Amino acid sequence: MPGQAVVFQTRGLTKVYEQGEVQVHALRGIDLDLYAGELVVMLGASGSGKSTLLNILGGLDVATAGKVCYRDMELSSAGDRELTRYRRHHVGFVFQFYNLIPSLTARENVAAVTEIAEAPMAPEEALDLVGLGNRMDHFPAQLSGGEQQRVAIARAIAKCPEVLLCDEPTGALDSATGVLVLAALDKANRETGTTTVIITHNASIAAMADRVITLSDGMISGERRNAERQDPRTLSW
Ligand SMILES: Nc1ncnc2c1ncn2[C@@H]1O[C@H](COP(=O)(O)OP(=O)(O)OP(=O)(O)O)[C@@H](O)[C@H]1O
Repeated sequence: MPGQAVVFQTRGLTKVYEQGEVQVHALRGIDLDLYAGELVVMLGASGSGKSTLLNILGGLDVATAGKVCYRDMELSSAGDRELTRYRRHHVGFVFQFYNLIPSLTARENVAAVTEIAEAPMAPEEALDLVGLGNRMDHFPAQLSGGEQQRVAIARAIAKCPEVLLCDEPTGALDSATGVLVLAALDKANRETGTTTVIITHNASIAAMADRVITLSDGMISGERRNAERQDPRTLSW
């Protein structure tokens, strides 16, 4: 959003995976600015480079060339220890598969993260925010896929990260369940102001975003701003 602080800036971001003799050009020069508090949906076909870009923004992977900054920290020249600190204190991740610990309740799964965070919200508050106030003492096996994903969202937002990076958060869910997960992300973004990126190949999700960025073959092929954000509960696919 013009006028808002730039949270991420990439310039000429390039990623080449070497597989023996074969080179895979996953990102081919990405120039991107992401602004504080916005909700961005990143669209693209399978293999277009979405996960690679998200992983570099989140400090899980490093670029081959080009520059990526998180505020005034240059991630592209940071060492492993700095990247670990960055991930721990500034980034929440949500993946397609929920990665909950089966032997811990919803509350305990969230608490496992808040116990090592600097200024977390209470696990109960995070679970309330995603609509699971009445499921806190359930184990993952006692929750539906959509509910488990909402626990994963609560776990990611409970440490009050400045950015929330979501890789196909509804990829394993049907449409009716998926929209509840998207509604939880929408609410978390509005209420905590966390800059949120959702990557998906599902174009129906784009309507809930402030801004939609399309990747094709490792490049940005489109960018648009929605006049208004559509309530995710009205979406279907
Ligand atoms: N670790 C890796 N080693 C080699 N090639 C990789 C690796 N990770 C990704 N790639 C390749 O890089 C390209 C981009 O992959 P990426 O996972 O970023 O795409 P994507 O848009 O997220 O796809 P999907 O929607 O299928 O997850 C693909 O050609 C992929 O095969």
